[in-house]
Amino acid sequence: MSSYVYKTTRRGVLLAKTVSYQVRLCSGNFRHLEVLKDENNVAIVTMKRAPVNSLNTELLTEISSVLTDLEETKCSGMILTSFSDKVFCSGLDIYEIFKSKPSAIGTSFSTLLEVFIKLYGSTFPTVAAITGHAPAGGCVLGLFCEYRIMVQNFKIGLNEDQLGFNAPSPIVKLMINTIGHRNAELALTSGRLFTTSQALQVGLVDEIAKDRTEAFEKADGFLRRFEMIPPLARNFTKQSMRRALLQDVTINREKYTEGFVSMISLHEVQQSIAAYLDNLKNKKRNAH
Ligand SMILES: CCCCC/C=C\CCC/C=C/CC(=O)SCCNC(=O)CCNC(=O)[C@H](O)C(C)(C)COP(=O)(O)OP(=O)(O)OC[C@H]1O[C@@H](n2cnc3c(N)ncnc32)[C@H](O)[C@@H]1OP(=O)(O)O
Repeated sequence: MSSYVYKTTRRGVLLAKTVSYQVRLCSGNFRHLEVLKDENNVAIVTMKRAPVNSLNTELLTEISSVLTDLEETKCSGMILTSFSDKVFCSGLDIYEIFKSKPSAIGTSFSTLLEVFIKLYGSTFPTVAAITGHAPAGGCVLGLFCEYRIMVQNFKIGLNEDQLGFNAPSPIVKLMINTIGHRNAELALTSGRLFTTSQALQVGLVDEIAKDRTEAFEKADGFLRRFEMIPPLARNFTKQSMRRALLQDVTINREKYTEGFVSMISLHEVQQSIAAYLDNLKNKKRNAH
């Protein structure tokens, strides 16, 4: 099968149609991820759960497991991206939270929190190359990284309120930390999805790219900023900036999970999700 893969070199990232050069991570056999490492120990983690990379427990578990690998193998940086040129990640798998058992909803959310703890708290620098839309949990995944580069003409944001439920408080804090209180309040209360350029304006993303190749070049450029910075110092600073939120989620993981499950299980919320899904299907029908 011929698929695009990414070659990273000391001087930059090249898009290539070859697999001969990469070193695959051998510690995991992943169904929904491709993990490649270059000679500088930079990992490119590509989500490939077609069609839209919705985050089910299996994909989240794989991401969590890769993050453990990357820590253990002292990876020097990570680029998180998508196989798709249209969707980075469509958020939590709606079918895992719609009409599902509380235990399944809880497992999915708790695994998302595990990914948060490992990705937000990673010792290595992280960058999201957002090659398409990133609503809800997709935006959340980008926010867990240190830097976001987004391809133009897509949408990103926390649209949970449109689905009938609110974003849990740690994610509200993360959004405030990223775009400020005023912008976060306005965005969250209306479930706003920003275009790529609007997202740049408020600081939700850090750079715009015209296409995937440029997104990778810029991601590589971000990682190279740290070549001359002692990793230990960099990591101490990162951890000190992130400690409060990390501790909160680590200590209260169960409480947040229970809160999310109770909220999602409410009859009104399930009705809103059903209406949202109908709307999604109608949009698709009308587009054809
Ligand atoms: C600080 C610590 C924080 C810790 C974390 C705390 C809190 C985090 C809270 C996070 C909560 C998140 C909730 C969610 O993420 S719910 C999901 C919300 N997602 C969305 O609203 C996106 C919905 N999808 C879309 O808008 C579009 O599909 C699209 C992504 C823009 C792509 O559009 P398009 O390319 O046109 O594709 P289709 O619309 O035709 O979709 C194809 C196919 O995929 C199905 N699908 C789409 N999204 C999802 C999804 N999220 N889950 C499951 N399935 C999805 C869609 O139904 C189509 O299926 P069919 O082909 O069978 O019709």
